Amino acid sequence: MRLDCHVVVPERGVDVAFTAAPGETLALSGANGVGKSTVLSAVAGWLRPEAGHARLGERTLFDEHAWIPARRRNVGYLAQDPLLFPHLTAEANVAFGLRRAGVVSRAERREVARDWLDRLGVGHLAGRRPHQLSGGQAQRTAIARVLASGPDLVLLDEPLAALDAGTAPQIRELLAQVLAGRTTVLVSHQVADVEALADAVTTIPAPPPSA
Ligand SMILES: Nc1ncnc2c1ncn2[C@@H]1O[C@H](COP(=O)(O)OP(=O)(O)OP(=O)(O)O)[C@@H](O)[C@H]1O
Repeated sequence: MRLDCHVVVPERGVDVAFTAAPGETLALSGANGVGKSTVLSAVAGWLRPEAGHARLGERTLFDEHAWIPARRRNVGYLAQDPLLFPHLTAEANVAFGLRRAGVVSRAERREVARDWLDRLGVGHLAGRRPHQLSGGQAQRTAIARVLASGPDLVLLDEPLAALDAGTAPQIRELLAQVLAGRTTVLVSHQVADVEALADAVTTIPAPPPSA
């Protein structure tokens, strides 16, 4: 689905517009503080901008009149520090969003969650709670959670930044596979991520220095 958005958050100095073509992975680049994370959280529905709009395919996620809450956007958002529910197992964390995505049967939710954990290479850890996972394993679980519900749009904020040099290339390769054909907006300072994952790059310019 095509994403067309304009996010205006004056108190953060953010006024950013861009479009992502259907199925494309668009990398948002720009210096620290220009508003990349702010844009993702607005499109995800975590932060309400003062003005602007976001349209995903035929749907309006927000504009000057409308505000669809995050849980009804069908947008998968991996925040910069994704939080897994500490009291739930990896499998239950991934299954959690599936009920809202309309998967009624509990058995089916478990199966889908297990399948995504397998795809991300952590199926054998499905019964562990987050504190029993390494950083890389938790990140794979968080990625599985984002993708399992079949989002119309995927938003990834520095998905590999917390991973060590040995783990990051593996997960980067996995992401390249699972993101193929899904409309995605990626924020990453890593050139390797952008080169491996992005079809296009939009650079957010730094705001002019204030007087
Ligand atoms: N929770 C917040 N409350 C108020 N201002 C914030 C908040 N988060 C970020 N900002 C400010 O909003 C502006 C945009 O920040 P944002 O995190 O979106 O930038 P970014 O491009 O993602 O930066 P980075 O590359 O460092 O992650 C910055 O000036 C920042 O200081």
